[in-house]
Amino acid sequence: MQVHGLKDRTQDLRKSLNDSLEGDIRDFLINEAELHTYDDLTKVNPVTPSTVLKCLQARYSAKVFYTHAGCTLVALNPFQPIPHLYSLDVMREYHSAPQPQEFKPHIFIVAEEAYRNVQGQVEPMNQSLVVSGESGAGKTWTSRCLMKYYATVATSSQKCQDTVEKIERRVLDSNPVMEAFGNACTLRNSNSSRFGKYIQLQLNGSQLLVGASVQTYLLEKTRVAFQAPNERNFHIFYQMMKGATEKQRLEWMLPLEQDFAWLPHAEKTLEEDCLQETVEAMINLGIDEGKRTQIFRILAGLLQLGNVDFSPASEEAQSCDLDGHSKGKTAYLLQVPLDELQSCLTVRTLRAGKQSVLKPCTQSECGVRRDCLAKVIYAQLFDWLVTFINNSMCADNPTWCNFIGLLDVYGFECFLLNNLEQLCINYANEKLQQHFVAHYLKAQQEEYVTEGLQWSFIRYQDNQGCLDLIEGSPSSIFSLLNEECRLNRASDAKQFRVRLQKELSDNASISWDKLSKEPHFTVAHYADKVSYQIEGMMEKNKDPVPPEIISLLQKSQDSLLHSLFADGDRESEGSRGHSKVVTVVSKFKNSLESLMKILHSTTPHYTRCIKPNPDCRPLTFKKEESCRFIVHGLVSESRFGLRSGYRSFTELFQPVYSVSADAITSCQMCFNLMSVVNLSCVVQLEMLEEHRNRVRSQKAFCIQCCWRRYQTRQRNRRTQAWMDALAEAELDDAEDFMENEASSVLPKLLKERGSVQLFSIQEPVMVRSWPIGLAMASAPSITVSLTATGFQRIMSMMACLKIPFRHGEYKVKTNQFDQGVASIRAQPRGSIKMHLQRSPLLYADMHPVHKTDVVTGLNQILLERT
Ligand SMILES: Nc1ncnc2c1ncn2[C@@H]1O[C@H](COP(=O)(O)OP(=O)(O)OP(=O)(O)O)[C@@H](O)[C@H]1O
Repeated sequence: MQVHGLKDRTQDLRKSLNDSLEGDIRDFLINEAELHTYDDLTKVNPVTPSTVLKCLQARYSAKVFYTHAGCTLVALNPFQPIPHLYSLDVMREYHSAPQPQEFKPHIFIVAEEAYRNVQGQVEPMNQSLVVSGESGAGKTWTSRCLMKYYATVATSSQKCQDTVEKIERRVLDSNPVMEAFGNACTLRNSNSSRFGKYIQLQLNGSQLLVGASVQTYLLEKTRVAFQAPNERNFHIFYQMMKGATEKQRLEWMLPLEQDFAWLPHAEKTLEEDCLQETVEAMINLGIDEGKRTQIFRILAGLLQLGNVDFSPASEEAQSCDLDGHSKGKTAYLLQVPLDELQSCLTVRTLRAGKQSVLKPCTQSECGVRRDCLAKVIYAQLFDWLVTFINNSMCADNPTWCNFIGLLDVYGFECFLLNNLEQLCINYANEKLQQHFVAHYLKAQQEEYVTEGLQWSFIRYQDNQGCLDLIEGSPSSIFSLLNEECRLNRASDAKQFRVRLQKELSDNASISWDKLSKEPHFTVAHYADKVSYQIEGMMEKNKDPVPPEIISLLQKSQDSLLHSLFADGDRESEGSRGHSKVVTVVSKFKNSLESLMKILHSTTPHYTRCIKPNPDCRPLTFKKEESCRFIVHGLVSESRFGLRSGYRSFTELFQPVYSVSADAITSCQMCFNLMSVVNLSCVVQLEMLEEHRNRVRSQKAFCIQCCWRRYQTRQRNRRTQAWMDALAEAELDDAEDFMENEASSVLPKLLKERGSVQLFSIQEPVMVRSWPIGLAMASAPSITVSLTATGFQRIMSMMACLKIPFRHGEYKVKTNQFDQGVASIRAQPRGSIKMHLQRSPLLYADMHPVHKTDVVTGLNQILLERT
């Protein structure tokens, strides 16, 4: 019992010591209880992915959704409306504050800062607010908030109220219309924007909102004809199905009971399925009833087109038949001749010089042509709407002089299967990343110049290699894709992979998984590696439109549909000369280059939206899954944003560099610190931190050694005291025994401290210079049973021998017949298992302890009775 008690106490003590040590260290590094109070991630010490995540999580739990990360604002999506967070009062508060940046982090700080920059007329006066993040992170929500902010604060309270309000209304009304036509329910977000957009809010000389324009990028038009499992088509189709009046249903030929192949999950009701809101916004934007009727009729025509199926012809030379009633309804709604619709979908015209030959398409080719017809109509209609909205919102050129641009682009994407769409999206993100890095380095260097600091150019992680790989010349992924397109031959994924390998393997950003059977290539993006499948990529890049489709649409009696294709600016397959091929990647690259030009000419402000859980659950933060890409980005962005005054700089670094603080200014101390690290005035934070980490690590190791030495000493002392007590008790017991009962019957024990005479009736034994415990332990069992037995006997003996007891270090053999101790041997210590435990100190590794008081001999014999 005594032994167990001691063991328990020792364990408890060790546990509580470890706990408090870990706690102290954690508190020393970052005070977790205080984490949610850090409103800037640059204040978290150290700035690592894990501390950044912890801080964001702590803030999220405290329902604080915005945090600065140096020059970037981080917005965590609450996935539920937060009362009063975006109210008019809050907007006014931020707008009228002398120093809004001293308020709690909020998207309105970013908005106000950009607005004041325009007011301050500091070059560059035009501003860009870049909102990024993965799907469902809250980019569109954030953009809407920003638009509402400007529509509220950038208004005149006096004259011209009518016109100004009209513009603001239109700017805000552009959202529901664009979202109805460009957003859809996906697995990741029930209101996912399937296009990128840059909105310019135009301000006049008095910084009043007088107009706006919007530029869109890469609409996912394939969604019209193909919806991935559990995803839906664009919202507008469901709005029509659910919100049409009886009259409209007749007009659009949409009976309630009809099912549509391109309208999956129509039973699902979303708040976005509101036709009334879209129609009202269209009215406000000036889309009159006639145009609206045309638009909805065309969309209804597309739904009917989705129900058109093909049955193979009985003879090979014949074209496929179009099944069912839908073909007639499609032709009626699109106002095109039925026979021409039929032949355009089923027969291909092959041209050879001036000759042309008609060739029936296979059943699957017919399906591809049908889908192509739908995609080209929808994409053109979307572009028409964007142009209409622009015309409706635009200010007269002379009245606006500055703009604030809002960029809402798709975030970095990495799925199980990635193709051309992901390549373009990730390419756009690379471009933005490059812009971000270049902008902040430039800003920093300008600051050094103004401060009169000497500096040399800093090496930084640059993604130029990756951009060269994607868009560079003469050889890049884009150039090879385009070349494949120009060759106008059937594309083979395996051949293309070989070609990529031959041309681009010098670039370190591309690699190939040798085990993968599918032709693919892997690009090391700044955020992560992404593997792209090649199959289908070339075809997507060509995005061919059969000329028969264009000529069919040019014959439409619907004036809107006709106008969409009348001027022939949509190039069809046949009209393309071999030298003039406008591929998807070329178009995307050009539009992105124009965007980058605009961004470069403005002052950018970055907002990173974070999706805290993949299931869009309210107020749920899943550290492991959320923000995989973004957190790494944030860490570097936070580092870019680190600005430190002399005082805080010295506070941060002086303790670890042991620079004397005696009677010198903070500024002087900064220079001293620099000289310790042997760095010039302009240093990379990383180098300083690296050095600081090294010093900290050494110091942490030192503390650890001292602590462990102290712990060992304490433990030894306690064990020693316990052993002494045991030995003492043993001697006292023996003394009592001698004095009272045992003298007549049992062996006699004559004892003086330090030497013992042990007698038994049969066989007197004298053991000189042995402590009594040892004598007792090694005596025949009958004697020993009076004082101690078994394990306790061994313990007593060890205590008397003054051998420190440690479990497993000694092997004790007892004599088989008389139960006395036969030998004590130190266990062989030839092979030592070292348990390396991760230190709670971030900077130290646990080293095996150097024990000075342990038995070191190999199989050392401490006692042997023969
Ligand atoms: N600040 C916020 N407060 C409350 N809810 C929000 C907020 N931000 C986003 N949400 C919710 O999250 C949903 C997804 O946001 P949003 O559509 O803006 O994401 P996104 O980043 O634009 O996604 P995608 O790239 O797919 O378009 C919104 O529909 C809204 O319900």
